[in-house]
This record gives sequence, C-alpha cells and structure tokens, in this order.
Amino acid sequence: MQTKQVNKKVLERFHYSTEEIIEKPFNWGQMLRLMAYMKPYSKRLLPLALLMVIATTAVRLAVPALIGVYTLDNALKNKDTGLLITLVAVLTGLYVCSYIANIFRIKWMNELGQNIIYDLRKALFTHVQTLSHRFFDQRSAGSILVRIMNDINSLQELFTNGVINLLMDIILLAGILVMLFTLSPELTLAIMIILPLMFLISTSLRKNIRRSWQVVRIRQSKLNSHLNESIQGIRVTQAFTQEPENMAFFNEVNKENYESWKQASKKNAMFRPLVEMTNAAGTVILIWYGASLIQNGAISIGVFVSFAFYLGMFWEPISRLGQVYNQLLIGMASSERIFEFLDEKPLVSEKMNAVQLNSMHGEIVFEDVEFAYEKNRKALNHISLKMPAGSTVALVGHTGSGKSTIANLVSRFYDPTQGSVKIDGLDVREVSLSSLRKHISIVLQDTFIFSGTIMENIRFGRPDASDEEVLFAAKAVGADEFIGKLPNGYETEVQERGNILSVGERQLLSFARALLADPKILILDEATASIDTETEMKIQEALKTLLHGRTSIIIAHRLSTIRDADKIFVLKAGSVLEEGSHEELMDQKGEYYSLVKAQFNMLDAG
Ligand SMILES: Nc1ncnc2c1ncn2[C@@H]1O[C@H](COP(=O)(O)OP(=O)(O)OP(=O)(O)O)[C@@H](O)[C@H]1O
Repeated sequence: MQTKQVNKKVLERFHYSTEEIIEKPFNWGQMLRLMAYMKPYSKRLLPLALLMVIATTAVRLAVPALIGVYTLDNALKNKDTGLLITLVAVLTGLYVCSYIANIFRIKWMNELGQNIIYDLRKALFTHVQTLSHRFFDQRSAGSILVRIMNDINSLQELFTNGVINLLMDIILLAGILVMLFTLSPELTLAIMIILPLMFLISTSLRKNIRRSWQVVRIRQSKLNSHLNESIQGIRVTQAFTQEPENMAFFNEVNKENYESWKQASKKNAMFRPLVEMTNAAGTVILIWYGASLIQNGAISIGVFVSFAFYLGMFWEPISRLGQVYNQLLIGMASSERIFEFLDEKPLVSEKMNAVQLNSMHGEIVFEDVEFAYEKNRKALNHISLKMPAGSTVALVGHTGSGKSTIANLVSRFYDPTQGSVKIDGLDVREVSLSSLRKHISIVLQDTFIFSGTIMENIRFGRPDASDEEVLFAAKAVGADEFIGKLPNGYETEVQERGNILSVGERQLLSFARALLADPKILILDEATASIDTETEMKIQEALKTLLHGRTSIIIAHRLSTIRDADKIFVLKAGSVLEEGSHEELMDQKGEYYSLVKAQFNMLDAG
C-alpha cells in the first residue's frame, strides 16, 4: 500500500473528536433503565417471544435423551419396535414444533428489538428538538447524529439478539448441566476440569478481541469525520488546491483503519480454533473416562451417547455468553451517551402556567438586560431599550457588539442572566414558547433551505397556506421572477441547504417564507447582506410590504439599508452607545456618524 508521506503540519490540521469511549462497565441502574423500554411490550410480544425461546430450548434439551437413553438403551436393547416408532414420531413432531417456534422466536424478537429502537430513537429526537440553542452551540451536528443513529443502532443488536440470547443461553446451560449431572455426576465432574480453561479463553481472549474492534470503530469514526469534512469543505479545498494534502491525510487514516481491522480479524480468527481445542480436550476426557465407566458398568452406552450430545451443546452457550457480555458493555457506553442527552434539560423552559399569547401588538422592551453565553464574557451589558409596536428599529455596531444576541433574547432562544425582556408588557419567560415564537419570524443571512420543493420551502412557517398565498408572498418580495426561470418553477426540488440557488435567491425565498408566516415581530439579521445593490433597490419596495404593520428589527452592516428606520440603536461591546433616527444620530457626530463616514469613504475609494 503506497501512500505519500504526509507533512506533519497537515496531520496537525485535522482534529476530530471521536467518541473514544466505546464500552463501559456493567451498570445495573442503567440496565434497568434500558429494560424499562421493554415495558410496553411486556403484555404480548415479550411473553410470546419468551415462550418460543423456552419451547425451542426444551426441544433441544429433550433430543439427546431421546436418542441416547430411550432409543439405544430402551427401544433397541429391548427390541421394542413399537417404542422405536413412537420415538421417531415424537422426534419428528418435536423437530417440527421447534422449527415453527424458531421462526416465531426470530420474528417476534426482531419485532421487539425494532419497536424498542423505534421508541428510543423517537424519544431521543423529540427530546433533542426541545433543547435550547446552548446545547447545539456546544456540540457538532455530527456528534448529535452519531448518538441518534450509531449509538441507538448498537443497542439494536442488544435488544434483538443480546437479551434474548442471554436468557436462552442461561436456560440452555442450566438445562444441559442438569441433564449432564442426571446422566452421570462422575463424568460431569471430570469434564468440568477444563471449565476454568474455557473460562480463561472466553474472558481474556474475548476482551482482547473486543479492544481490537474498539480500535477499528475509533478509526472508522475518524475516517467518517474526515470524509464528512472533506465533502462539506470540497469547494474551499479545491479553491486552495489542497487536494493532495487532503488525499494524503485520507490515505493515512484509511491505512490506519485497514491495519486496525487486520489486527482485529487476526485475533478473531484465533478464537474459534482455541475454543475447539478445549472442546476437543473435553471429548478426550469423555472418551477416556466415559469408556472406563461403561466397562465398570457404571453407565450404559445410551447414557454415554446422550452425554456426548449434551457435551457438544455445552460450549456453544458459554462462548455465546461471552459475546453477549461484549454487546452489553458496548450497550452500556451507548446507553450512557443516549441517557446523557435524554437527561439534558432545556435551559429555556416553559413555566407551568405559561400565558398563551393569542394576539400580539409587538412592543418590545429590554429592562436592564445582562447576558453572557459563557461565564465571565458578557455579550450584553445593562441594556435598556424600547421598540414601539409596529416600528422599524435598526441595530448597528461592530462585529461582536451584541446585535444578534438581542434578537436571540427577543425570540427567547436564551434567557437574560439579569433584567427582563418584555413583549406587550409581559416578561417573555411568562409566555408559552410556541405562542411567542408563532408571532416572530427571523430571516438570517445564511438562511436554511430544506430538501423539498420551492413551494414547500416557502410554506415552511405556515403549512396550511394555500398555493395562491405562497405565490402572493413570493411575488410581493420579488422572488417570483427567479422562481419562474427554474426548470419546474415552484415545484423545483431543492436539496438540503438549497445548493442550486444563489445566496441572494435563498434570501428572497426566506423573505417570502417570512411574509407568508405573517409575524407580528420580524427580525432581519444581515438579511440583505447577500443581495446585490440593484436587487436590493428592487426589493426595497417589497421590504416595505414585509415591514408594514409589524415591529421589525433590522440588523445590518450596510448602513444604507437602515436609513429609514424609525429608530437606530448603536451598540458597542454589549452596550447601547447611541439611539435616535438617522438624522439625529448624524447630527450627534458620534459613533454612528463615524460608522457611516467609514462606509462612505470605503465606497468612495472603491
Ligand atoms: N453561541 C455563542 N456562544 C458563545 N459566545 C457567543 C455565541 N454567539 C455569540 N457569542 C459571542 O457573543 C458576543 C456577541 O455576539 P453577537 O453575535 O451578538 O454579535 P453581533 O453584533 O451580532 O456580531 P456580527 O455583526 O458579527 O453578527 C461576541 O463576543 C460573540 O463572540
């Protein structure tokens, strides 16, 4: 395998945090919490599946006794043809029953496992949807995806096969031991000498194999992260001609993945022969000691044959129990991560008797608001401001001065650490979240387009809107023109993030989306930044339609767009430095004046 030598600096560029903890010690509390997901199925599916497990196990336990003791020692020895025919009929009947029971066992167990996974995934997704922005600030989308998909998938194996195999194997093992002791206690005790060896192989080698597969999973996860980032960032990579470095790093990670897999499968391949060797040791003891017991007349040939059959069955559940144990430990780590998400409380939560805001005027008041995303780093500092209902208010200021944070607090994506945000005189913490957000629309610079048609995307905020209403909104904001040129017009399918559309076109779509939702409060956060001046002039009229009759908060760096605002708040380092109309602020010759001048000079120079 040839790979280009990777520059050390390139390797250092890639940092991927993978879920390194793949297994956790067994934990009863967590196990019981997991098992609680079986409860809805404890009336029908679970007992039915268990019944089938017991039925198949019982048949497996009965067969060796029927063949050895009954056929050889009774029917053949006594030349009892009647008994022989009965035994053949019973055996055939048992096999048929076991075959049918097995079909249903697999069917019901899979159904049970799938149902539990379905419930768990639904619970997790429903919960994640309620979590606050802060939760998403702290995690990558990839790591959330991994929990909802991979971690839950790894529990699927535990629920479909693991738990039931565990039960089946325990019942089978206990049954075999009872049969072995009943047939010949001396021979059983002699064979049990090799049990410690078997146990040692099962635990130590399995642990070793498990660790190797963990390394494979970590490497795979690294490979996934790199692939994901490579595809997402392909445009930047190509623009900076970083393809060779990217390829070299990929080769490195791919090779690591291949090597780890080779190691793990080598160890895996050793396991079966070792188990078979101990199995063979058991057979040697059986023949040597069993033969002498037959010679002494302590046991019959039939007992010996039945014993041999049971012994052959004995190792299978033991080695499978080791496998289930592995699954359990992996399940512990996965479930811990899943429960960590499920236990995460939304930081912004609704009060018990939250007020339903059926209608809204849209007056927004900030009373001495302080806010910090992170401790000791205030984003807003003693902010007091008033935005009258129906007015157009602009927030201006340098990057990082707190403009978007003010918008975030209005929508209650975060709560202030001090002071209060009031809408129509009501603290937003008193209002139900859905009724508050129903009256607010936000248009961001990087608007999100969902996979689906253009029509569906505009309808996003008001799913019950008619086609005519969608068309009206699109026309009003001037989006109709470009939509008309698309291959299928409003029915054109766009992929996630709307890559076939230009940034400006996406922006127009989100204006239409906002207009259709008909909110009382409209927040435009750098919403016109991606639209060229000509288009912007065209949509100024449309914007008037959009802003009419609502409280609008416009955040813009391009100051020409906010000239007509009723009030402009100038922010600096989280505080309001100046407020007033464009003319008033220009007269003041303060921060706003210098910002406008700076832009004017820049344009002049351009
Ligand atoms: N999710 C976040 N977690 C931590 N800190 C944040 C987060 N979002 C913003 N900040 C910080 O809060 C401060 C205010 O950010 P904010 O986004 O409100 O600025 P802004 O004025 O809107 O800037 P811009 O003009 O660049 O959009 C900044 O110092 C920023 O680094």
